Amino acid sequence: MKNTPLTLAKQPILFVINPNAGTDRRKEGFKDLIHKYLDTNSFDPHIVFTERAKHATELTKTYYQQGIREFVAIGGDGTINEIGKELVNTEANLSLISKGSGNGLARHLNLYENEIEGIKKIPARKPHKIDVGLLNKTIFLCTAGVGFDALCAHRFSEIPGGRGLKAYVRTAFGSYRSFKSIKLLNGQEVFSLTFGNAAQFGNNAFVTPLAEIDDGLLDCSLVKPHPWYAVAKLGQQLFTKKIDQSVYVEYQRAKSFEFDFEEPQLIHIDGEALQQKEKHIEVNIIEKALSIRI
Ligand SMILES: Nc1ncnc2c1ncn2[C@@H]1O[C@H](COP(=O)(O)OP(=O)(O)OP(=O)(O)O)[C@@H](O)[C@H]1O
Repeated sequence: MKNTPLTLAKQPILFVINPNAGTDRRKEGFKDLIHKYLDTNSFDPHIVFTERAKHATELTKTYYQQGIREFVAIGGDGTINEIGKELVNTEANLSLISKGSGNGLARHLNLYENEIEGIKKIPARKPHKIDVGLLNKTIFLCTAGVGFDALCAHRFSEIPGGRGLKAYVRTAFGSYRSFKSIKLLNGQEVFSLTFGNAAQFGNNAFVTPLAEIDDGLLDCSLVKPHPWYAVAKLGQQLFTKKIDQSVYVEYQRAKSFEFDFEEPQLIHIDGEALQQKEKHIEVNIIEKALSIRI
């Protein structure tokens, strides 16, 4: 009997590219890179560009309904969030190619690398389930928070065409001068309150340095109001994974947190600002909920 060669169907894979992420706006070139460096014997690539905020979520939903189970985010934490939240508790896998300003999740997972390497390595990387966080029921994958960080996220989003590390640094310095601490209902003043599923905001700023992404816990870093002369040391501790040791920081690890503020707060979810209507902040975890190729 004659052996017929076995032909395995190629797996469809969707690349979602955010042209607005990071500083490199010339992302049209990704089409050529994907066709050149992806293992097209195994994968059949489909490539889409986002046209506006939240579009990545719509695209992910549509293509998931059409049967796609492999997704690639090309952008930063905001883009990954928009795609990832649609894939929570599904059988789909997400791969990351870093093209954002901070790239916190990719850095945490050691996936922060050159885009060609990222495309080539997709088939070799194994799906791994990570936890996801919820702040007032909104999903975050990396960090979410209230106070100074949320103000920075808000101001950052308003800079016309200006993303990237330099824009972050300028925004943080500019916001520090005008920022007034926020108040909990019990009277405690807070400079910033960050919940970390991952250890960093991005750019190796380790705001929740003890966070592990698959341990069933979220980390909470509460920075208290501090004198101006403490800023340099806090900054140094932020970038050397020691902020939990600061005298101005209360650090906790748990499955859930609740805080009541005097006023409804501006929050950030993976670096994107969002105004809350409630004064209550509730943070929860969904364990091992999203499959990322690592
Ligand atoms: N075509 C588009 N035009 C304008 N904004 C877009 C477009 N597509 C997506 N967006 C928005 O761009 C924002 C920024 O994306 P993203 O967070 O990925 O990049 P970044 O902020 O530069 O990186 P990081 O979050 O890692 O610092 C997201 O809020 C997303 O909703």
